[in-house]
Amino acid sequence: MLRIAVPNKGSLSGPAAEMLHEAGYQQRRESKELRIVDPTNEVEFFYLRPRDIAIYVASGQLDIGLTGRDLLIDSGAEAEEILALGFARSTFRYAAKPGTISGLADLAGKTVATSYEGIVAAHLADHGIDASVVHLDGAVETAIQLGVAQVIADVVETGTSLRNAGLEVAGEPIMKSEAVVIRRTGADADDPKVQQFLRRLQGVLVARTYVMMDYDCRVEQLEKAVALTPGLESPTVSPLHNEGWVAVRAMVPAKEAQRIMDDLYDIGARAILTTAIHACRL
Ligand SMILES: Nc1ncnc2c1ncn2[C@@H]1O[C@H](COP(=O)(O)OP(=O)(O)OP(=O)(O)O)[C@@H](O)[C@H]1O
Ligand SMILES: O=P(O)(O)OC[C@H]1O[C@H](OP(=O)(O)OP(=O)(O)O)[C@H](O)[C@@H]1O
Ligand SMILES: [Mg+2]
Repeated sequence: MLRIAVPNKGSLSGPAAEMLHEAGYQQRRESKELRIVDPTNEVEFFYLRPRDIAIYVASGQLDIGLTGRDLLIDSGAEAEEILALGFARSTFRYAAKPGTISGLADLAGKTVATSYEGIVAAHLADHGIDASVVHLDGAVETAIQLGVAQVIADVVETGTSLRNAGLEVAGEPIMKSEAVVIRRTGADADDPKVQQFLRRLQGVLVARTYVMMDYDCRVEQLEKAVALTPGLESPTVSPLHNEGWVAVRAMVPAKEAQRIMDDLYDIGARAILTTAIHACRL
């Protein structure tokens, strides 16, 4: 049975459960459940604090885990990223009162408050900057107003939290993060159960980013049409009863679907339809 760590709270927990559900796995019914077994898929899910997931996976007790890239790196645990999941996207940045920090060098001698001490200490050391780091569990934006630090290092998504605290970002982003699947460093890469799990999640990612497009076009326009809709391997082309016409079917990126439909219409394609993909194995 595959043993998988799933975030039990915070920004990662809802979207992670949703993705696993879309991939056909049973998920817990209430937020107090700590562990569930999905016997059909031979998987056991452990609902753990996001910050602890890399540590459990590195210990070898759990085969894989879903967590944030920033949390993985901050933990320093012997675990590695094997698939990026595209949700809980954020950057990790320094911030301070406007006009106080213009670049990294200005951090020297300052105190930086953060919940991600591992990332910050390593970043400061890499750049040879001597600054103190104070660990806070959360709401670090308030640390400056209350005099605990002159600088913070925190997760930034929309920037609303920084604006509300009267702060602005300082220097370049330290890293970009998103939800990721991790496993113990050096674990068996060919484990068929892990491979099947990853294929299912990849199927969800594809189903979320692509739509199926169908249309009819004149044979003379086929090459132009196929250039607009090359599909993942190659589009399916079937003859129509009306001579001189073909039906074409191809996957296209969902974000580009409307533009592609306009372009197809302009070259004479008709009956252009898009349909959602619910699941897929590439
Ligand atoms: N506002 C946000 N937008 C996108 N991702 C976020 C946001 N806040 C946190 N994250 C991401 O979520 C992960 C942190 O999860 P965690 O549950 O520890 O914190 P949280 O979502 O801030 O929850 P809480 O602080 O309430 O416990 C990190 O990977 C982080 O990058
Ligand atoms: O740029 P934004 O869209 O405002 O998002 C970033 C904020 O979201 C998270 O805070 P959360 O609400 O989880 O509180 P926390 O600081 O206690 O973790 C994060 O720690 C930032 O404070
Ligand atoms: Mg938080």
